[in-house]
Amino acid sequence: MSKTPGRSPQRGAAPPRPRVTVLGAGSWGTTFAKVLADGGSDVTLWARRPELAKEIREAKRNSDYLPGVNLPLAVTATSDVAAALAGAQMVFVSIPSQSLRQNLVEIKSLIPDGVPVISLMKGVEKGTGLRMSEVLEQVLEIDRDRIAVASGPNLALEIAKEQPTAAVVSSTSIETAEAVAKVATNRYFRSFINTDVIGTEFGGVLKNLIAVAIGIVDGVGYGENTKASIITRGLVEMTDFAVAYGGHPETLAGLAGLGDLIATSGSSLSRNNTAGRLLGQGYSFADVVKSMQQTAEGLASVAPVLALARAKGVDMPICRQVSEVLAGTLDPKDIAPHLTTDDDSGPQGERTLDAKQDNGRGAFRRSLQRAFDQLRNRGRSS
Ligand SMILES: NC(=O)C1=CN([C@@H]2O[C@H](COP(=O)(O)OP(=O)(O)OC[C@H]3O[C@@H](n4cnc5c(N)ncnc54)[C@H](O)[C@@H]3O)[C@@H](O)[C@H]2O)C=CC1
Ligand SMILES: O=C(CO)COP(=O)(O)O
Repeated sequence: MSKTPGRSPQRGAAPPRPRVTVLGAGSWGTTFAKVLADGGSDVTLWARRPELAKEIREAKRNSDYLPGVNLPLAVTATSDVAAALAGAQMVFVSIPSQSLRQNLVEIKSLIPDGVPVISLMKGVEKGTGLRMSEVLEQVLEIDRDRIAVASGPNLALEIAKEQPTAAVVSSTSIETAEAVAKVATNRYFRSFINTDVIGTEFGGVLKNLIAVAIGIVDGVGYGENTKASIITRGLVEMTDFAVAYGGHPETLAGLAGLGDLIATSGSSLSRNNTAGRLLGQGYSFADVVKSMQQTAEGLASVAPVLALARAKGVDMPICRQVSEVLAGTLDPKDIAPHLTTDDDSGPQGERTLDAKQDNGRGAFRRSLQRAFDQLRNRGRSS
């Protein structure tokens, strides 16, 4: 809204606009910058390439990643990371997971003291198996309560076109989650909150692997029954895995789990789904990687996820088959018969939660724990 010259400030004048920074001007970083600007913030995007920063700054466009989308005036961009971070009240990070650590090492000293740092990424680090919030905590050496993650059914191009959707912002500190959700909300994007960082983050990582599996099925030419079976059993794998690492099963039934699984598995906009489809059509992993213009996190996450699963004794037959297709040791058209198990021990019960770990009582106990954590966190701010 423009100010009327000469008038004194009126009572009830709008509060000052938060000044936030987004690191990474790919499809998600740029879209999230728009979400934040449309929610009332002044946003600076950091782009690696000066010519992209110039296009965003001057033409309010990012034609490589978001063709046809006009960015709000409140979004600007620079390729100078120090300038991008100066004065930021919140820092959102949206670069490919495997390059996060290197980037953080370079910018660690530039992040303003005490501000929240939010991961928008959906991958785990190869070699360490760390979630992105863990890499942030480890490299930046900041309090975990300053870190948040945002995840949900969030295909960038749909959101850039202002099609309504929702996400969940998660932090071990409910105050941080609330503060971030407040700026990451506008008329077409609604952020919910929770304190289950593990479940929220793993939901985003694991749905990518299932989306690759669905893409493979699409590429082979199988139909809806196969896809529904993989989505349903895939959600069980995702939940078993996340719970084994301390996540809450309810989170996996929410936006960051089932919600994102549905969006990513069903959309040709998904890069993971696209990569899977090419594999299903018979292209090699190397060819697929060469042809991808954007980041398909699932391809890099599959090995660390399977290593983490082995460490906790979690069986992930669908993810395992994805890795075999990537390695060229499984014919894509053989993915379906192995949906639940690859042994010959006879029919299995259809288990939709990990009975070994849950036994019906675990979920209840965890929701009590969560309510307690939230009360305790609220208590801290009062
Ligand atoms: N695109 C989407 O719909 C969504 C993506 N995400 C997540 O956001 C993260 C970023 O993905 P996108 O923006 O979609 O990827 P993208 O491929 O569209 O863009 C990646 C950006 O990172 C930059 N980049 C590449 N290598 C880099 C490096 N070594 N150092 C610094 N910057 C580098 C690229 O220049 C580009 O600007 C991923 O973890 C993805 O899973 C999450 C939700 C939605
Ligand atoms: O995370 C996403 C949607 O929520 C984007 O999925 P892709 O990375 O597969 O495009």
